[in-house]
Amino acid sequence: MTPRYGVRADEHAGFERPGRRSRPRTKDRPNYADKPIGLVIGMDRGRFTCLVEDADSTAVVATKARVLGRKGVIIGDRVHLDGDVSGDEGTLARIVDVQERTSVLRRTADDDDPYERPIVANADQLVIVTALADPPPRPGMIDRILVAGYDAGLEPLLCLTKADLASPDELREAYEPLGVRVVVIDPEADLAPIRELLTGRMSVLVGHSGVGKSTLVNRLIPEALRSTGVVNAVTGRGRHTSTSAVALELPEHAGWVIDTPGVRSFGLSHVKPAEIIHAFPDLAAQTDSCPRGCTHETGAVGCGLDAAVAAGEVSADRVTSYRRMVANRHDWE
Ligand SMILES: Nc1nc2c(ncn2[C@@H]2O[C@H](COP(=O)(O)OP(=O)(O)OP(=O)(O)O)[C@@H](O)[C@H]2O)c(=O)[nH]1
Ligand SMILES: [Zn+2]
Repeated sequence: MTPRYGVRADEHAGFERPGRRSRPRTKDRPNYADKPIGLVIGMDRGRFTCLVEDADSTAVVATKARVLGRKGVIIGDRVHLDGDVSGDEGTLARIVDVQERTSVLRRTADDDDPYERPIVANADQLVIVTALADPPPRPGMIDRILVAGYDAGLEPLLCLTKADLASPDELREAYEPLGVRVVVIDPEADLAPIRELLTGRMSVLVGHSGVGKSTLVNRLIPEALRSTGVVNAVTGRGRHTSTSAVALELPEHAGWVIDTPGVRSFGLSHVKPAEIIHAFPDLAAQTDSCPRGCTHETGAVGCGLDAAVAAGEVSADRVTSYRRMVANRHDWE
């Protein structure tokens, strides 16, 4: 075939840009299994910082290869890298494939936003950082993040900061019945309990701006340990103005924390109300007798949850908490 624009054809020579006709069929797709794997720990304007899973954990900067098409790459992704993976200054590798994700934390900008925005891949724990004062806690926001976490299959951990300013009791009483683990932090707090809860896990930290998330991350990960090369470049100042998250390794390879920029809203239009019940297995088990299409909300006629409470099968508190979460879904800011 004669290219219509010879110049353009030349321009793309050497690029991985198979034309429509030459695009390999699925079964002929190149196999990237032998390419080095990297963990995506930072991203900035189309450049991804990846830690190669080799003995030195080389930090490599990479771009998305054409073969990826519109496939997105997010923090926490494990990707196959091609090209220059030396990590030497000025070099650029290419991300040629994204491994299947074990989890995806998404949010929508608000509840009317039809676009899901995946923010973090492969995490297994969601740490909701909430100040007990200054700024005051917003249970609606906590509930919202909990739903997003349950939806993504992440285990929630409520981290209450600034305990020197206000008591954690009320929030503890509200969330522990939901099965949410709670950890309390103040400036003098011993961090051993939270370190233990973070060990061996990939934890996403979310919370409103000003709750003390950076303070906590800096205490957990002393400067010396994250002042290396590219990693530092992505964790440096100005991070809060970025829209992207960043993954940081805990000392002694104890696990990863993914710091996300202060979230103002946590839209949940991608979460179907009927699915929220599945985040509460003990309650879901009591809904078999519900009428078809039961919303399980307060006042739902014939709802099995009311029967279960009456029969002492589940605690009224827990049902109330669940219903609050569903009811608030529409007016969470
Ligand atoms: N009293 C008290 N103040 C704290 C505590 N932790 C953090 N702060 C203060 O709260 C303010 C906000 O803390 P940051 O760590 O910057 O909060 P952040 O959540 O990272 O906020 P963004 O960077 O905007 O996302 C700072 O002035 C901290 O010194 C705490 O446990 N107690
Ligand atoms: Zn029901």
